Parts: sequence; structure tokens; C-alpha cells
Amino acid sequence: MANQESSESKLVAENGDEIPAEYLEKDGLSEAIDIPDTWKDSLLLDLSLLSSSTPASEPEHVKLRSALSEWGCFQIKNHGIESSFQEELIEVSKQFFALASEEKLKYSASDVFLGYGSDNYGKDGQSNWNYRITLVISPDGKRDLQLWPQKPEKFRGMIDEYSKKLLAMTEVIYKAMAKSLNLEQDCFLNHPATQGAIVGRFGYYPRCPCPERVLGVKPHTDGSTMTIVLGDDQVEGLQIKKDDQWYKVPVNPGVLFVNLGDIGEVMTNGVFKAAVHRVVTNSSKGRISVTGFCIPEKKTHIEPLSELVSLHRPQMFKKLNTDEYWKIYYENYPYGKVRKTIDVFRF
Ligand SMILES: O=C(O)CCC(=O)C(=O)O
Ligand SMILES: [Fe+2]
Repeated sequence: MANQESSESKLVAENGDEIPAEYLEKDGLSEAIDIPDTWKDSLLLDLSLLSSSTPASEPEHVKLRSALSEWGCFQIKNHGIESSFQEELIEVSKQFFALASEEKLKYSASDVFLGYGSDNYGKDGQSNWNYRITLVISPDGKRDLQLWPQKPEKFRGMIDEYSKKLLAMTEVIYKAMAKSLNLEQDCFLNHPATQGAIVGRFGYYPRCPCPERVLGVKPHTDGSTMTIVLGDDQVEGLQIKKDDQWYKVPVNPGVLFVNLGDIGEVMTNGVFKAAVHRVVTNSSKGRISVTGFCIPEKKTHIEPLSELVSLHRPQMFKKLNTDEYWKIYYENYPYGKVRKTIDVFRF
């Protein structure tokens, strides 16, 4: 990864300079369309109808199952996080990115993934138009507080509070996923894939003079079990791909976006899909997002749940070791060789 000093100066193109070739997509971007109205409703779930006391017969479980099998993602409302809290977290994140470079660079790390920096890979067409700070936010014992910003003053407290809310939400969703598949309700929660950590990625996508050829994040699936995105409610940017067509994720105040990652697809033996997604840029507005990735522990072996393997549905993925998985993910992720790392583990 390029050093943080140079990555900090590269995005000055947002002020009208020429865009460095490393950000430019050779062939431009394929167009995205709105999600058809018929699907929009099916992809918006009411989390209050999916709490642990809800019987599996609740129709919202059918919606959940079909959203994850067809799209690998959905949006949630009535999740218990106040809109005012969401707005404040976006605002405080924005204030962090508005700080002087010198202050932000205090939190850069040698790690390819954690700390402050940008997805700057230095080769033509490979860099993403963003700044981000990535932190382990849960459980408390796995946090590296050296990387947690001291400014703005409220940031740490809000991250702490959000991590607790996220954890509670993931538990509800894992249980609902199990029920939607007629499985024992704790089968995901008790699985090693959900015992790791939640990593928070606070992202800033500056406005970009050439959104037709520059992406905030290139097409990928997440290396997570599940991911929850809190997006700016003023600016679109996230898009999902289904059957070779890109769709814009609608901006909906108070609503969160949930997608399955590669590990979730492996666990469910491909019954649920990891959503392929990307982030586009915008010529008039910058965008902020707060993404929570639920990732398994290092050196963990993951294979499909035996309940989802049968004569009719043979095992689709080999047992994977998370260290091996991440090695392949990082060898390929920025370079566009393998967009879905789990394809390597497919039978
Ligand atoms: O900013 C977003 O909306 C999503 C970011 C994302 O896909 C990622 O960091 O993996
Ligand atoms: Fe992602």
C-alpha cells in the first residue's frame, strides 16, 4: 500500500486538478438503474417483526429469506437506532474527515486494513476515491484504542455506543436468518464465523470531478459474514449488482443497509448470496458512510452448516481457513483478479 502521506495528497484532484490515472476506470462505468418498485418493498424489512420472540411463521422471515437468496442484501427499518443518533454519527464522522491531515495521520497504521488512510494502490485504474478510518469496534477487548480518534471529542463515545447497538442488531438478524431457513435459532450465533469481531469502517468519498470514470469502492463482495451500512441520508452512492445489472440502493433516512459477505455465503452453502456491490462518486457532494463488518476470528475453519448440505444440495464450498481466505482476498482485491474470493473455495 502507498504511504499515507502520498495518499493524503492524491485526492486534491477534488479541488480541480487532473485525476491521477490510478483512479480512472479504463472503460467507464456500466450504468445503474433504480430498483424496480416491485422489489423495493421486498427488500425493506421491519426488524421489529424479526425479534427473537417472533415465531418463524411471521411472513417477514419469508421476505428475509428471499432477499438474501436473490439479492444477498436488504434494508431495515424499526431497528431501534434513533434517526437523530444516526445523523449525529454521520455528522461527527464528517467532522473527523474535515480535520487537518496532520491530525488524521496520527491514526494511520502499517496494517493494510486498519487505521486511517485511503484505498490507494498506486497502479492505473486500481485506487478507490475515498478516505477511511477502519477500527475494530467490538468486542471491547479487541479494540486498539491507539487508533481511535481523540477528535472530534464525541467520536469515541459515539463509536462505542454504535458498536453495542450493532452487536444487538446482528444477534437479531442471525437468529432471524436461522428461523427463515427452519434451522435452530442459535445455529449462526453459535458458529465460529460469528465469534470474531465487528470492524467499523468510517468512509468519506469526496466529491469527484469525473464520476463517470471514478469509483469510491470498486465492485467487490465483503470478506465478512454480514455487513451493516449506515449511509449518508442525503447522498446516493452504494450500488448492488444482480444478474449483471447494477442497481442504486435508495437513500432512505433512518434505514440501514445489510448485506451478506463471502463467509455468510459459505456458511449457508450458497443458499444465501454475498452481494456484489460498489460505491460510485458524485460531482457535487461528498458522501459519508459507516460500515460495520462482522468478521470471523483468525485461524478459524469455516464450512457450510451441515443442515444445509443434502443429496439435493451437495456441499458447494471446501472448508476454508480464514487466514488463507484473507491472504487471497488481499492478493486480489485491489487488482480486480478475483472479485469473489470464495470462488476459489468453490467445488
Ligand atoms: O460506503 C458504503 O456504502 C459501502 C462501503 C463498502 O462497500 C465497503 O467498505 O466494503
Ligand atoms: Fe463492501
